[in-house]
Amino acid sequence: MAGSASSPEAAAGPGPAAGRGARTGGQVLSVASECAPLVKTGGLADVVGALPGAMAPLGWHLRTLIPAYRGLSAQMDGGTELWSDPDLYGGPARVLGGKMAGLDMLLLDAPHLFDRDGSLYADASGADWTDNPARFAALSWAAAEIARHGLGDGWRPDLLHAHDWQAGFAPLWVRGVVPSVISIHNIAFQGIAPARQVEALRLPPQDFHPEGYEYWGQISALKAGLVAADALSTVSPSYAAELTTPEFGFGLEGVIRARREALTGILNGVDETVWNPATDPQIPANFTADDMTGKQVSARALREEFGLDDQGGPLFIVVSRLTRQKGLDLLLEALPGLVARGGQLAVLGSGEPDLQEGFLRSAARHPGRVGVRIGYDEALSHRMFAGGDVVLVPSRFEPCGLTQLYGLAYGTIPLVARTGGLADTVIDANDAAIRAGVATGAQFAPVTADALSMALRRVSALYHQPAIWQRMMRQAMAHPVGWDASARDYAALYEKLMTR
Ligand SMILES: Nc1ncnc2c1ncn2[C@@H]1O[C@H](COP(=O)(O)OP(=O)(O)O[C@H]2O[C@H](CO)[C@@H](O)[C@H](O)[C@H]2O)[C@@H](O)[C@H]1O
Repeated sequence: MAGSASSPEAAAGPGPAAGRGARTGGQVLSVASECAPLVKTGGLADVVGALPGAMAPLGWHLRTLIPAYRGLSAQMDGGTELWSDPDLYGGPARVLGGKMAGLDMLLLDAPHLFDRDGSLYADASGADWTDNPARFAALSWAAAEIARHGLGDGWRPDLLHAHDWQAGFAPLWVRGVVPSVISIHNIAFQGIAPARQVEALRLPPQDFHPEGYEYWGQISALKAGLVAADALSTVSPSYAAELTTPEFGFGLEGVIRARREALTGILNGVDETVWNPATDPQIPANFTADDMTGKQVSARALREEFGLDDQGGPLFIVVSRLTRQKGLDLLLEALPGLVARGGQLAVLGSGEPDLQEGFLRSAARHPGRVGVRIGYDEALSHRMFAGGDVVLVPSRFEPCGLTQLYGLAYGTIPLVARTGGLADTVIDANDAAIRAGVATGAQFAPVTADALSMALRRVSALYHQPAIWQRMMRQAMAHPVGWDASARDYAALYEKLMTR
């Protein structure tokens, strides 16, 4: 197999895997539509951006292929052209390789597909680009070509790691070339295209059937990946199990059930060089579990920034896309009770117009109690995690979730729906957990406004018992949220794929 240039001294790590005499480490082509800190609309970007750094110490070298959206290639210092195609879905394209933000990036420069105003997936009016299937088929096609023929610098991946529907066709096109894994970050988006595009998307017509990439008479990019990849992964063990059910599978539960032997759930980690209250340069004052003075300073600053009075109740925060997935309509219902008990709420997010308006209306109705910022603001999100008492994540489904992990790291107690990765990362403060001294947050179920209201009341009561609350904060901050364990799990998965 080509290209195993990654540092052998970093390989393996201790443990039985090394004893098998198997090779450890290799070259991976990671393919996605976003990658933090370069382009991000959500948690997918965080994970794609963090994986290379997490996997490098285990001997896996990842190169990350994303589209060169408008302005992106200009940010690459001295990029080298490593691949080109005179006609990639209707225009010339090339792949530029170079370092960006410390990452080994490959940018798919195809101006006819990606050099546009608007967002990654939609035009300025918010409507999805009508050629999204072709745009991301092109991304997957370029990935497959790289796997097949290598890049101009002689590099060829040993395996391909596709993320979400935008990379869904890649596993189909690399079958028999290199092993592949597809990770599901959000199954609600599936990359559906009309059947008449089979040829235009360069799909093998013989695979247009229910056991292939056909989905109720249409083309599904995600299904293509789920059917063709050698392994499937998603971002928590609980969500992996949930995906096999109609409630969570979004119509693909049968496909996933059929492949459950190939599916694993591996929790996301957070980048602890960015999310660490002891060193975070973006917060008013640093703090540690042993000296929380900086958290109090940050809380005062946050109340001031959002115009909130200190009512003696906890300061709740939300940092989220404002969508139904995130259950924020339930929070709007439960809000009057929260405020009546002396709580305050600071919200940062953007998304569905009715939710945006709902939060703006409640801010107007509860001055000094509810503050809202509509928009996307990474620096403000850090200040919120530093200053908040409780982070709310009432999601209807949540593959993993990252904000509850930031909350743990910053001693901002997560109150979460008992679903997916939220259930796997937060230890509910029930009596047993409090007595055992292991509670790190609160969970609620079922995911309804009533259950959320009860959980809000329970958390407020705990907040007013300082001995318990402080202990929970310490436990939260001691909870490991980094990548170590998950990187080992991905390494084991990659290893298994290589030795198939
Ligand atoms: N207005 C705003 N300003 C600043 N920052 C904002 C913001 N709105 C959101 N963010 C940030 O965006 C990220 C969101 O990540 P999540 O994992 O919570 O959800 P998302 O649904 O996008 O990801 C999907 O993919 C990820 C990755 O696998 C899974 O964890 C998750 O469950 C799944 O739904 C976080 O880093 C958050 O801080």
